Amino acid sequence: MTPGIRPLIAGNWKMNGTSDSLGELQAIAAGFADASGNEADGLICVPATLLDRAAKAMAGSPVASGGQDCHAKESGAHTGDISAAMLKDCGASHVIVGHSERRADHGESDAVVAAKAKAAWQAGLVAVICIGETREERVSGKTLSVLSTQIAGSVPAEATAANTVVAYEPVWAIGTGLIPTLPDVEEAHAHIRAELKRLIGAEADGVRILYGGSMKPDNAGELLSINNVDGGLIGGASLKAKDFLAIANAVKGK
Ligand SMILES: O=C[C@H](O)COP(=O)(O)O
Repeated sequence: MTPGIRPLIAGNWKMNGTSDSLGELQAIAAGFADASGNEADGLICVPATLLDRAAKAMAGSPVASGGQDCHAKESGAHTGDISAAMLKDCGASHVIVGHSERRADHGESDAVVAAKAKAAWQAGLVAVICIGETREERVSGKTLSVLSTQIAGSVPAEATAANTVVAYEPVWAIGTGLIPTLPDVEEAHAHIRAELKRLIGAEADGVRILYGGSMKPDNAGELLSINNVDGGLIGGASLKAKDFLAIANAVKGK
């Protein structure tokens, strides 16, 4: 973690969850303050179909609701897409942009991700901008240069600590049970902080940099102990309140 930065424990439900899942959200909302010892903020990014009900289910708790993507435009002829203002209207405070699954499945470039981040800000949302290397890039020693390129292209220069969260998610660690070595996580997060400083100056000192990729209750403690790891973006282990709260518990005393 980074001294002076309040951690964010964020869940990404991806394409999971129906009305049957609202009980898990209520349990997360009810248990988060105790689990985290009031030492962290919480966020669950649900499918758009659940957002309105999620926001209501977690209202008044330390756990905010977010979307998983938004269109770069405010409105118009974009069948099936959802604008940042629509997410805001349903109770979102955050939106993930540039998740590797969006980059891979929908061909989203860094420029598209940057445009989506700006659209999020325009609507009054915090943009959670995702970056991370593939396995091939890791193996060939390109991780840091890939991160530099993604930051330069995906993080607009108007980013602030208040309007932006950066999530480092090695693509090869997502949903695989694999994580980088702890020194590799530390190196990546320090590099991201340095690149953000080059881009936005001292403002970068307050930006939350999350780690994502197979974060679980049994590895959250060691990951969250690393300098510049200011929380997590958790996929599979955010679907059950028990697991998500166990991860939130790992921030205590860090
Ligand atoms: O957005 C979340 C990440 O893709 C991590 O997913 P995971 O925790 O299931 O590996």
